[in-house]
Amino acid sequence: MKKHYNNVVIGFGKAGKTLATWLAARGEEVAVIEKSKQMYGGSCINIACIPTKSLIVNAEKGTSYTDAHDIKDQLTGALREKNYKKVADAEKATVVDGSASFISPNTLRVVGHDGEQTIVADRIFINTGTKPMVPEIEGADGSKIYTSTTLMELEEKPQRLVIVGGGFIGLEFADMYLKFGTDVYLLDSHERLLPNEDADIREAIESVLEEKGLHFLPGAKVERFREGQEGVAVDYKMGKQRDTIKADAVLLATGRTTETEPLDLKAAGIETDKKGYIVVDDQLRTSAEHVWAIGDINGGPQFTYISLDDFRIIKNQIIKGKYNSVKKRQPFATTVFITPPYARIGMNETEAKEQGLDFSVYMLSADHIPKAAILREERGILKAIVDNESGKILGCMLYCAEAHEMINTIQLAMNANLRYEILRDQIYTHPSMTESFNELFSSEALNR
Ligand SMILES: Cc1cc2nc3c(=O)[nH]c(=O)nc-3n(C[C@H](O)[C@H](O)[C@H](O)COP(=O)(O)OP(=O)(O)OC[C@H]3O[C@@H](n4cnc5c(N)ncnc54)[C@H](O)[C@@H]3O)c2cc1C
Ligand SMILES: NC(=O)c1ccc[n+]([C@@H]2O[C@H](COP(=O)([O-])OP(=O)(O)OC[C@H]3O[C@@H](n4cnc5c(N)ncnc54)[C@H](O)[C@@H]3O)[C@@H](O)[C@H]2O)c1
Repeated sequence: MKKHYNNVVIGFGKAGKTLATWLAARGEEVAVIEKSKQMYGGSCINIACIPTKSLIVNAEKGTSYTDAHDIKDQLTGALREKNYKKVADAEKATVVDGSASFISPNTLRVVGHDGEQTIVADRIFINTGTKPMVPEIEGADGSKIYTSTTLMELEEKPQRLVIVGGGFIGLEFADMYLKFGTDVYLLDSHERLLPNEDADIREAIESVLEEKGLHFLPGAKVERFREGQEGVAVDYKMGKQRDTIKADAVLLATGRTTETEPLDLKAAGIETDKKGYIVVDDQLRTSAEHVWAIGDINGGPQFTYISLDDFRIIKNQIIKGKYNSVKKRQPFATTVFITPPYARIGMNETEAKEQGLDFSVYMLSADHIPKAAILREERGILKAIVDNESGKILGCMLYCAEAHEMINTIQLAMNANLRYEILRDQIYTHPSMTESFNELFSSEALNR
């Protein structure tokens, strides 16, 4: 028997679950198909943002490795239930357990523990996320080689951890495990940590991490993993030198990739790009009519708040609102949750120079900020790039305590097209990290 819904969301991601509850509240029938009961609510709450930040915070508080993992499991368990109920309890919404694949552009096969069913929908939203990319390195399938998902399930703290990849995940896990007291080695094929950052920012972050005990091996090419009873040996090459690190565990943090084969997209005529991401237009429409791809799977920036913003774009198409295209998306910030956190929005000094812009650089050392002294976190620097003619902020890099909160104020000013003097002259609460904008934007303009 075929079941019909007005809307089907494949995958319980941020965009999809928000869309489903919104559609249901409007009185439209909607089904959310999720292949794993452990993933109700999607990656963010189960295996990504929330559990990692919980572990980071608890590691910082000095909570033991085991207790921190218990706290993380309780938190994700509660959120999973809450997320499930939010959809399942909505009158017009249904959660369908099973893995979905296309039979035609508007027909899906769903295979679950209870058997197979066919679902027909007027609109389909694919929100299936990504999975860890496992590089083709000999021994990468070994039992001591982990991804961000599986490492968070490891019950015993590794004494020595090798991390391959120094991007968002590599850096956050490196900092987290250093806090737990693990000896951490970070290997990246790039010659530099954070290659897209200005040298002063990069060096500041690198030196704090090295002070904490991180062994950073830039330009290291991992050649093989060899597992034995004692642990795992990581053979790598740096320049012409070959060497080996022995560790208890290895984390692969070399990026994310797609898993679209099970969806059988060809059956619906849905195109993918060379990397497997679903090709969408600026309205997130796929090559099949009435099928959209939202969240990480459409090849856009991989952040929960971007997945949420994909929901806004779909919602506006449905209500015929203005914010209906990714072309209308304004600049947004990112944060690497290390300690202190590193938050950034817009262009940095290197990029402004490359573009030949007439700009000034404003800089402040975090140890000038009274709140930083109170927090006993005086490491870091703040840096803003301002257009000399318009006074608009072109970009901002905050490497200091509370940077992940402060950057949202900068983002608001940038997106509201405010001149930098507005931030310079605001009355801020005291003592706060944000009040440092009085000083940052008054710092002598450096025309470089
Ligand atoms: C370790 C880690 C930390 C991160 N930290 C942050 C952070 O701090 N801040 C931030 O903004 N972003 C962070 N991210 C990125 C963020 O998690 C993702 O961008 C976000 O979760 C994207 O979600 P989504 O909407 O694309 O779908 P997801 O939340 O990934 O959901 C996809 C769902 O689809 C299901 N599914 C897949 N295929 C099928 C199928 N065929 N049938 C049925 N169901 C299917 C999956 O089981 C899954 O539940 C982090 C990522 C990782 C890996
Ligand atoms: N705080 C956050 O917002 C947050 C946190 C975690 C993840 N994320 C999202 O998840 C995405 C994935 O994170 P990620 O850290 O896996 O990817 P990434 O793209 O940020 O970093 C991957 C790193 O691995 C390195 N690398 C790739 N192949 C390698 C190899 N064979 N040997 C050595 N190094 C190698 C790359 O040079 C790069 O530095 C991020 O891009 C981000 O969008 C966000």
